[in-house]
Amino acid sequence: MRLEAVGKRYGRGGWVLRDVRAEIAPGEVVAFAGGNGSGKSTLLRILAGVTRPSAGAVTGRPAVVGYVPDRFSPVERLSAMAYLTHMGRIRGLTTQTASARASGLLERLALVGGADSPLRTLSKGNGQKVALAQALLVEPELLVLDEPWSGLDASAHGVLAEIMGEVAGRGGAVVFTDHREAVTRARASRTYVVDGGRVVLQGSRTQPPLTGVVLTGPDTGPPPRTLDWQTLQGVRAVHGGETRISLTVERAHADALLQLALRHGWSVVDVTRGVDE
Ligand SMILES: Nc1ncnc2c1ncn2[C@@H]1O[C@H](COP(=O)(O)OP(=O)(O)OP(=O)(O)O)[C@@H](O)[C@H]1O
Repeated sequence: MRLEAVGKRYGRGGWVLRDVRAEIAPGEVVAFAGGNGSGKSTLLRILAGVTRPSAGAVTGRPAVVGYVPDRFSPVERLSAMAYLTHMGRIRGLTTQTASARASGLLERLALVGGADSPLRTLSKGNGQKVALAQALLVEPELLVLDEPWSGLDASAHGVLAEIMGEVAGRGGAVVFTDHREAVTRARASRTYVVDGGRVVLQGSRTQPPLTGVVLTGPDTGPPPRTLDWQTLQGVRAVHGGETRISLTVERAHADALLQLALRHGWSVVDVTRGVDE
């Protein structure tokens, strides 16, 4: 997929985006970083096909696009399940497949006690989970996520990272925005910086060496303290729960992670150098 000299202005206002050139390949995770008001959301809406560019062209957009906007605040009386089943039907699924897919996704994202409550009563984070489930009802060939980490709790952070990896692993493209450089650097294979309407490629990274770490709680004594693993530097994947956890971490950050884990009462079960993501 390619953006060719894309520009955007709203009505007669100034140009929000100018001469944007970018490329997104299948199986790639691409980040757009930038400050508030820099034009990231506008750009993602153009990528998703929700907004038309005022100049230039978008070519090669895949047919199945999943889009999670930066805000999802429906005033719906529908429950999360009813909404997702309805959206699944619009996307061509049978009622049965749509509701099975919706309940699997809500369970995986751990929507707490809300599957049957009206959407308008959901918290921001739970609303975000419904928005994400909606984008995944049909396996997307392009997944567009606007500030996807905001509002999600720590365990959902891990699930979201897994989902992004799965979509890319199947050959889909994933595009997301975040204003934190550490997040874009850790998660994306290519980062563009959006600034003053211009979009500049910051850099592609080749895959750094990775280490697998398995941790457990101690046999005796107090349980280990919970850490927000996903946000620690260099952490690529997190599996497991409160007493046993396995992590994939960039080798350069493995020692620091192990020291932190030990300080928080975790025991090291296994360290494997040279694992795949
Ligand atoms: N529908 C609209 N009509 C008019 N102006 C708009 C509209 N949507 C966005 N803008 C303007 O376009 C500019 C870029 O906004 P955008 O939401 O794309 O930025 P952003 O980088 O996503 O910001 P944030 O990080 O705060 O979400 C802003 O000046 C904003 O006011």
